[in-house]
Amino acid sequence: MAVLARRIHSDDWAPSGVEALEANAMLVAKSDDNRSVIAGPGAGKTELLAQRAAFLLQTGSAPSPQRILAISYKRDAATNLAARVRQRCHRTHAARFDSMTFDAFAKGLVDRFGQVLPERWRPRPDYEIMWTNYDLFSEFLRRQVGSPPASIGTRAEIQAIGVNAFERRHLVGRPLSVEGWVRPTPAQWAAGRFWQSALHEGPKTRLSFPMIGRLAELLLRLNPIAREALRLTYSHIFMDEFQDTTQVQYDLVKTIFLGSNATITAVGDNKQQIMRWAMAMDDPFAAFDTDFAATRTPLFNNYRSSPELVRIQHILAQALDPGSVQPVSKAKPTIDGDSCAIWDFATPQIEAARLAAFVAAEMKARGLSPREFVLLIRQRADRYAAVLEPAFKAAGLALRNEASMIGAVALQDLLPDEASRLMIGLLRLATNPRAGRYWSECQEALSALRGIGPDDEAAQERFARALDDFTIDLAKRHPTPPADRAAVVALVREIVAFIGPDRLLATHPAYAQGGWLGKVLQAAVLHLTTSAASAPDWAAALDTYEGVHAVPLMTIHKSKGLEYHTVIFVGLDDDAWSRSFIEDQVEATAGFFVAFTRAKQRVLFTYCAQRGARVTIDSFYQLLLGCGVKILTIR
Ligand SMILES: Nc1ncnc2c1ncn2[C@@H]1O[C@H](COP(=O)(O)OP(=O)(O)OP(=O)(O)O)[C@@H](O)[C@H]1O
Repeated sequence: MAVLARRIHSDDWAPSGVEALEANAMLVAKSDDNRSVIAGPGAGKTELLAQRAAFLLQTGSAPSPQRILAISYKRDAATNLAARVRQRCHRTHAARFDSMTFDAFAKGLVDRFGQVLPERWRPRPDYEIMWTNYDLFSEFLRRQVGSPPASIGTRAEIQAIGVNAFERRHLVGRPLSVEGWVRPTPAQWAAGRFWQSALHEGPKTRLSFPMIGRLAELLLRLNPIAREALRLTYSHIFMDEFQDTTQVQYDLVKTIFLGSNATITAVGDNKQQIMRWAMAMDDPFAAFDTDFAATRTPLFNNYRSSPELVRIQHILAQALDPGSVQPVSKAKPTIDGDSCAIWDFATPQIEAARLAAFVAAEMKARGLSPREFVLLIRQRADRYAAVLEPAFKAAGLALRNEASMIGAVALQDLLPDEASRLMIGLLRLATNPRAGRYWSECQEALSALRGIGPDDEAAQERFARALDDFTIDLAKRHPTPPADRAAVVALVREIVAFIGPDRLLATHPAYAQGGWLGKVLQAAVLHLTTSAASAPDWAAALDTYEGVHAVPLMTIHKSKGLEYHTVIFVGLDDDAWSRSFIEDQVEATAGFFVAFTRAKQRVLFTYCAQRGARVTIDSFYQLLLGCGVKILTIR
């Protein structure tokens, strides 16, 4: 795809990489007002943001030196969007597109400006990230916090605070007040004690990301110069997966950009709201439309799924939102037979063997790669992988549990990690004679890390020579994959020295916290050691590292935003679902909907009575049966 650096007139602008945008998507891409786009799965919401970035940058509607800020909920969504913009725009344009997670955005603000917070709220500079959970808050409320002063309340009142509500409602429920809580209720007193102990007691300050979000909001509220700097930097703001926005995140955006000249585009799908447990707001779109006078613009197409799957999706969607409109499928059906079925098995072993045989046969018949299939599970991936992996191996296929831990890092987090990707990119470039794609990726990413501007042609050329020298030398000295862990450690050290650990730390602040870079590199060493162990050559070792030839097994949460030819949902039963179903039926149904809508052509559900009944989640079965989906007994 040829991408141009010269400016295009807005009347002449056309989307690139896709044939066309539907009329409303085109309106939003070119709009100059705040917009909220609520559209179903596969409607091209992320694609729309990438196209809008291209429009704004290519036509000069986001004038240099101003930038576009895209904030996503998850790291892989942020990486995915940045990659789409790089594909569609010239690098001088893409360099003005900042894509990051909310957490990274808020943390960057606290790292830069946190020391000017009033003393009560000021973290110590080398603060650590605190990972909170039910047990931590329960221990705090039930044991550590003790009794409040008599003027505030009693110990019994503290003991009566619900653990689940403590964080959401009291600790980070509202914007912080400079003086703290003046006449606190017992719950506010406990929240105040939690804050003060996290900030000022113990060897280091320890903050959770929601707490960091609240501090970021406070410091921008108190510091008009910092707020103005952000307003001048960013002319346009994008928010993807907006349905998952928390009150903390929303308040931060509001404090910075409400009343500014920045134009905000928020896209998402209420029916895919699966982060309510992580404090997502009830209806962030309604708040956004009101506060920012945003124009709501729906989309009507589905570019991902076949017409038959879209028909079923629509019935599921109505269970979540009776007013939802049936989208128009723009994807061609490519399979014969049922697009969706429920397969009943007598035992998990028979299930594993039949699924492996099915995937092997489908790959052969349709020329599909293993990564066009996914096995989704609700939770406890290890338990399923223990039975499924050997069966897939027996069928000549690799199945990989991408939720498994490699040292301190989950495999599904290691693979998209910047340091790991750069390392694999450099190895591919050094060891593959046809590595054109890796050359441009490495050149682009590494020169950006070195602060070489895309327009500085002389410096770009000098760096290109350094990159060639390094990779030619690397290939000479390592013609075959390393034989043992010591050799991998030496190799990774060499590559990281070329990338520059200080540059990584300076560009990605999250690496500095809690020794994250060290953990990622240790995981990369472990994973490369096992990937290289039985590989005949470099290509095979790197393919194994990236899982190119393996069918992925992952949780529904991890599958969000992704798409596959065939989705196999293993274990549609009470054992996997009843807890989440009883806790929050809407969120459980949204999770079910997310899993279903990842498929382009086919969805299979499996059931095995040995694992659990299907009584609590009967409504899922009734929904599917109501769509005409059949239950088949497979022997
Ligand atoms: N205008 C378009 N023309 C053709 N294909 C498109 C178009 N827009 C998006 N697509 C393709 O459709 C698929 C879904 O797009 P995208 O991921 O942007 O959807 P989404 O609305 O963000 O989906 P979800 O909410 O389900 O994650 C992708 O494969 C994308 O490349």
